[in-house]
Amino acid sequence: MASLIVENAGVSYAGPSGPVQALDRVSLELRSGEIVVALGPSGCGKSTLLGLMAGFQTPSQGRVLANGRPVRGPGADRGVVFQDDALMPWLNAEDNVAFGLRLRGVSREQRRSEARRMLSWVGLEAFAGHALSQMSGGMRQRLGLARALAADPDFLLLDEPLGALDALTREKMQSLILSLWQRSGKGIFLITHSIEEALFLGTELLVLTPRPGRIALRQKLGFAQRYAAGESARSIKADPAFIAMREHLLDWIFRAEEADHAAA
Ligand SMILES: Nc1ncnc2c1ncn2[C@@H]1O[C@H](COP(=O)(O)OP(=O)(O)OP(=O)(O)O)[C@@H](O)[C@H]1O
Repeated sequence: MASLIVENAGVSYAGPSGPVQALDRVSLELRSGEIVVALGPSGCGKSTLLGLMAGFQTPSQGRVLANGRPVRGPGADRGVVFQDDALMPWLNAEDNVAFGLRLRGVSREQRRSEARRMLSWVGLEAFAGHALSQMSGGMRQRLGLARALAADPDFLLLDEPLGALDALTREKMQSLILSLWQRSGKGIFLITHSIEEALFLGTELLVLTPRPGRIALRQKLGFAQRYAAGESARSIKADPAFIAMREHLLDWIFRAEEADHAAA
């Protein structure tokens, strides 16, 4: 089973009036088949944490291990998808999905068949030859997911992938992420600002607080598993247990923010 482990990680940046501690003693474990969701207010260090896991940056304290080895940079074992889809506008949908495989020297035929397979996973098989300019924001995010999956990483690291989408598309994309998780068995780390999204998608929830970014709440969840077992998204989100947890979490975050403002 693949593992991505953050051990007591700290990150500080040089700020205009001295160092800014963006993360402080953050630890987490992500394994195949898990979805760890990081929730927290703007500036609490979520993207910094994802950057550590992706290998875009190194911790000032602590360490990050991918399958037991220290992470020293980005790697094919970790696929990243951002809110901004970062696709290549001069390539069509299929070529965007196949791009990483091309860099790795995979044969043309294999690239094509793998890209088609991933396009079908995200429901875009009919759009293989389409230009990106013909695709909506939701379709482009689906392409980003297909591209990340095509490289067959152990982990998907998703930085607010649904943040720029309208509410209805966002709901559909949440279900798609769970379908991809169920199908692929990958370990997924997902950042979101949405409490409802965090509860629905996570098998484990981490709530971060700012200044410095720390994990203030850590909770195992079971709603994604219920979706995987066949229950509908609407029924799960309307379940009194889901609503009670959402309200409890909202209340908890408001209190934490009030305490933070009072201390500032
Ligand atoms: N390159 C940098 N140089 C200096 N400070 C930085 C840098 N990157 C981030 N920071 C600071 O570190 C803190 C954490 O930033 P980060 O982007 O990780 O938070 P976030 O929770 O992802 O925010 P958001 O939800 O707004 O994307 C913030 O106070 C931010 O201003």
